[in-house]
Amino acid sequence: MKEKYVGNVNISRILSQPAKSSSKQSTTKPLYKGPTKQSKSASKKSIASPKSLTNDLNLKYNPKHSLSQKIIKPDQRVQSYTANLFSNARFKLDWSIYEFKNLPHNRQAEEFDAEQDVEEASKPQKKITPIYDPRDYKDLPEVLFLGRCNVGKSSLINSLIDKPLARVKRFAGLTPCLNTYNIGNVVRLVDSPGYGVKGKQWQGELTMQYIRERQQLRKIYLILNAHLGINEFDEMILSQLVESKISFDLVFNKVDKISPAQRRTHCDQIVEQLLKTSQISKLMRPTLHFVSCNDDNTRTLSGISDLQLNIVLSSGISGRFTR
Ligand SMILES: Nc1nc2c(ncn2[C@@H]2O[C@H](COP(=O)(O)OP(=O)(O)OP(=O)(O)O)[C@@H](O)[C@H]2O)c(=O)[nH]1
Ligand SMILES: [Mg+2]
Repeated sequence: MKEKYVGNVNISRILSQPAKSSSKQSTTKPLYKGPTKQSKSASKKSIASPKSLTNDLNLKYNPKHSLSQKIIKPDQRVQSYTANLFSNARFKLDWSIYEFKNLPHNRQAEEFDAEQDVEEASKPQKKITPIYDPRDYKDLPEVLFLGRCNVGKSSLINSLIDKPLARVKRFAGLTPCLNTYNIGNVVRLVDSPGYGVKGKQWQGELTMQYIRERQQLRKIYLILNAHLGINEFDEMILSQLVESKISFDLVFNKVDKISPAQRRTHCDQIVEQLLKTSQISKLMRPTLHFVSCNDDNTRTLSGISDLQLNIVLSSGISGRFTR
């Protein structure tokens, strides 16, 4: 059996049961599946209005970056800058990288040959587009989206920029390499291959090397599935991130998949379990975000606007307003 990607841990032993179907969500059993039954009156009481898809969760777990926060409102200038950046800036795919050494800035312009790199890497022989000319390279802060296969990393990038730039599919294991999107020439969003049942060893090594060595990396967003909860692969990655003292936030995606009546209780229980059982309890206070990439909801109501603000603040590009 081939080795799988869970960071740089070889988990082929754990994964002795192959996935039953590639068209489904990860088949690994979630550690927590959410509340089972609720009394009629309890569920009636907690029915959330459509407006509060994620707002109340973000307000509870991440008040600092919540736009719904009434007391410590984020700086108005940073808010307008963020809204403007993600609505009006030019977005483009800067590069797709199969080997760490091929990242621009990591070597000289004349040495760069993206096509040859793909061959060398003996990875799926897909053509890389566009081939980035390192002479155009501009040093920008980068933020990385990490998460198990199919959790919605690429969808989240598309939701953040409100454009279908990253490829999204119902089946797991679509994003094969590190895809880097340039947002208005001020920040880069890095999409990564998913870990878990469809992840491959070399993808794990590539991503972990990027995390360890990429100097431009400002923040990692570890995407988790709010509906299915946290599984053993998430736990393994969490342990690695905690132990390596890398700064990261947790983003719970697919909140829309939980019924409105159960949403708050379900998420509270996931967070409780996470804080109790995982390595994350070693951290002072992890920052949690709740989002949905479902098209039916506006970006503010889906937690996307809050996350945009967090990216701007974390990558340091808001410095000119906050100084
Ligand atoms: N309901 C719902 N579906 C979502 C959400 N986010 C993503 N999806 C769906 O989940 C599936 C996987 O999304 P991707 O964005 O391709 O996931 P990924 O993490 O990039 O997957 P890999 O690249 O394979 O690791 C797609 O069918 C998306 O439409 C969400 O917030 N809600
Ligand atoms: Mg993807």
